Amino acid sequence: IKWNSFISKNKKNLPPSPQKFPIIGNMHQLGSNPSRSFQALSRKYGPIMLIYLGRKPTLVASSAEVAREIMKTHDSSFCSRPNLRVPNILMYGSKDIVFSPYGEYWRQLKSIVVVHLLSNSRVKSFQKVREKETQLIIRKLEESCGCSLDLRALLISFSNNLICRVAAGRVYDGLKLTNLLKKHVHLLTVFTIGSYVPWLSWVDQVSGIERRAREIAKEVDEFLDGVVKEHVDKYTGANAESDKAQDLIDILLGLQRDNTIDFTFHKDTLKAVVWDMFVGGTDTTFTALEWVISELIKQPRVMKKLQEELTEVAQGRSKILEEDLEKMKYLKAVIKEALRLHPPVPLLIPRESTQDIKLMGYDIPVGTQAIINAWAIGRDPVLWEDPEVFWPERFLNNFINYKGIHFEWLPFGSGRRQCPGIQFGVVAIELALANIIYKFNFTLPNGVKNEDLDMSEESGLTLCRKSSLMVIASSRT
Ligand code: HEM
Repeated sequence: IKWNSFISKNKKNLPPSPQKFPIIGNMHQLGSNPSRSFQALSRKYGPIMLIYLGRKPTLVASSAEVAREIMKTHDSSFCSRPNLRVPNILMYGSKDIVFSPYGEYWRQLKSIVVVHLLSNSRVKSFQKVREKETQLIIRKLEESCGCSLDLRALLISFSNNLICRVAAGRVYDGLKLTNLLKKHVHLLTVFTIGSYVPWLSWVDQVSGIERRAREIAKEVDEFLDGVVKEHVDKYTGANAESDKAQDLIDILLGLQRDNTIDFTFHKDTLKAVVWDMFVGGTDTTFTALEWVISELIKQPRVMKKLQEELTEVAQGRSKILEEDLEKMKYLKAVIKEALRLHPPVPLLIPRESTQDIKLMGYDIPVGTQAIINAWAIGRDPVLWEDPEVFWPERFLNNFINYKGIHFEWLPFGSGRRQCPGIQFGVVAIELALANIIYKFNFTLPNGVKNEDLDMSEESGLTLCRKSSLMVIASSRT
């Protein structure tokens, strides 16, 4: 009797769970596209579901209500990150912002990024860089007119060059850097059994994942060492530059030198933050642009309506300027609609609870990982009429904004861990998209009709198109 009453007193009320296997838990149910697999599972087990990745309890949120509970009501308990082996190796022992656990160190770093690196006024100060890089893609599209072109490659070089100029003041060997970023991001998403079943971590060593991560981390470190040295040299010696062109590394070094903040930047921290900007600002931006252009190609009605707005605002000028963007309500709606259907980071970045909590009546133990399925929430028929249809008009008459307070639309997350690069990313996407669509019409190679464009997805850290977007551009004028 004593034993039974002990058990019932300590019995936890856990959220519904699918059947799990020993050792691997529910890993076999993730499939090649986890956002879709979780959506399918949530139809059976509900919007709050507990699965096990190895031994790691993982809460999966598939409704706006559950997302609000995790990222608003219980944000302070759910704003750490899980300790994962490969990110640890790749990001200087998680000394960056994305992967560092919640605490004073992360708080200081995040506030430096929000106040000094990615504030509205700082983002505005990079207007010329954005305009220059946008005109570069326009020129390349002009040169390609009439021929088949890999638009993804162009958009990757746009987002790479943009972040290079903003973060480091100049463009570096494009292809080498693109490949390095690609390998780095790929490794961030590779599944390591040791992160979830600690006694199996030898498997990651035998499989060579950890060795590859160390090799890439070394390559990244050498690249960043060179970039930082270039910047340090600018301020020292006989040729010290007095006019300090302010890129993000200059700003960080300035903060370090002038003691303006109550935080000492170890060199690794500085490099980790700069690399966060590269990783955070590249794949997300080009993925969003590629999806939105794909949707426009597929939907001639929306494309025409957007081109009418652009033509009206431009008033015969040869390009769209940043000042024009405020007047473009339809452009903004088109981008929001594309981010609803294709959030570049579909499951956000996993969080971890730092204390036992009661969430929607369920007991959630400390150390539980939380995954928010922003992709499924954006397609929830309870929240969105005809959710699978690309219909930007739905964003013309609602108040959904980028602040992360509308839990039915979460492309940038919400709460303490929300993306600090929203303004940076959105203006770049708006300006590039406005100019591309203002100047060009697109058809598809090999006689494929625009309406038949394949929209299959490929899952990674970002959810991008399965195949590169190949187009034939023709000038509108
Ligand atoms: C379309 C563009 C972008 C999208 C869709 C996006 C999306 C996201 C998402 C979903 C998160 C996780 C939020 C959460 O856990 O609640 C995140 C975090 C983050 N993003 Fe972005 N992002 C974009 C652009 C950028 C840019 C341009 C930068 C920097 C230059 C950036 C830097 C970061 C950083 C540092 C974090 C980690 C924040 C933290 O853990 O406290 N992102 N982003």
